[in-house]
Amino acid sequence: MFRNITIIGSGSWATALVKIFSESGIHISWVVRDAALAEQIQECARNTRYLSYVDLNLDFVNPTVDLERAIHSSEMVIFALPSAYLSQAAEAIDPAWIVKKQVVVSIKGFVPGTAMVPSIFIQKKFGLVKPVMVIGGPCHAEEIAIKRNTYVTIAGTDTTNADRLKNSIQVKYINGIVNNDPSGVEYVAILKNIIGIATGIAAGLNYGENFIAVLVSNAMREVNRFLRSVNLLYRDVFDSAYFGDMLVTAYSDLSRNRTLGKLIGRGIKVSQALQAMEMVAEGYRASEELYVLTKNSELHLPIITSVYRILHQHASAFHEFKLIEKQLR
Ligand SMILES: NC(=O)c1ccc[n+]([C@@H]2O[C@H](COP(=O)([O-])OP(=O)(O)OC[C@H]3O[C@@H](n4cnc5c(N)ncnc54)[C@H](O)[C@@H]3O)[C@@H](O)[C@H]2O)c1
Repeated sequence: MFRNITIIGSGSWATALVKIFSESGIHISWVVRDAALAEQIQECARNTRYLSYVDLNLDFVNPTVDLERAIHSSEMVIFALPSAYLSQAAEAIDPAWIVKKQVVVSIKGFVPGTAMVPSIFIQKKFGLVKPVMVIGGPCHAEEIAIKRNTYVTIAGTDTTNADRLKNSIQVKYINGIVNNDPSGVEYVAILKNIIGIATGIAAGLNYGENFIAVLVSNAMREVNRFLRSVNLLYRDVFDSAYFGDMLVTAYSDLSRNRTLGKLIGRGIKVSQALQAMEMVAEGYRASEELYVLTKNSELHLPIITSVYRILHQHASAFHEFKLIEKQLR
């Protein structure tokens, strides 16, 4: 069992992880964005900005902005902030502080400008001794906040360490599932955000459940094709880490990506829809990065490509979905 963990990030997901691990009796150094937030958390025993209704036990949670001290006092460091801010956060860390620690990432998106998934970026950036692990879905922070039964994926090439992390979670509403494909889990998390935008657009355009079920089945084929192109490791794509993570985003109204898609499907301009979102919908950037990564390949990704054209090339959602319709099977 891990006894001391640093969690970096102060949004909904970091807050949910702080809740899970502190309720498991693990001491958390919680590195938040600014001193004012650290003070507020100390005062209210809540994150006043995200999931503010969740009570935290300050006997186990120490909010701080002191990265060096936090990392020194921990066996494990978890990065849980949007992909857009990962490299900025990593810049503030001296590799010597972290090189021997067990590092975990729980981030759904490419690191901007690198075409790398977070686990590979972090492994390279710090030259870590131990392979990076990944905490994946399917999970919404909002459901963890109210203790709804949840299965999280704990992925690592060293499954003994992944088991150790799984066994460190001692709360009844969380079940860990160990997986040996950390980057595969991350790639699916990126692709499913794009698919979540697609199902949102379909709903916004007034397609019904019958159509969306076919859309999601076909999208899963695209995800599978992409996964096999990056890494031929044997995996069962019906594991909850893959198919489950996709469904939770494709169908849930808690999904920001689906919400973004819905606004666009209803005819709101992409730029305005992005502004209307209070939280980061990572599928927007991911669709562009994935397009750059795959445009010269032979991969057949019609749904993912249409989402890219709608988001980044001003293509009409209505017309793109007419094209998609013709390719579904
Ligand atoms: N929310 C979920 O249910 C969930 C579940 C699993 C994984 N994740 C992943 O966790 C990661 C974090 O997502 P989240 O839901 O906590 O995001 P969020 O939108 O709730 O939080 C945004 C976070 O970004 C920080 N931030 C905003 N601007 C910043 C800046 N300029 N520099 C540094 N930090 C800045 C905010 O302080 C906050 O910590 C994402 O990659 C997400 O995909 C989220």
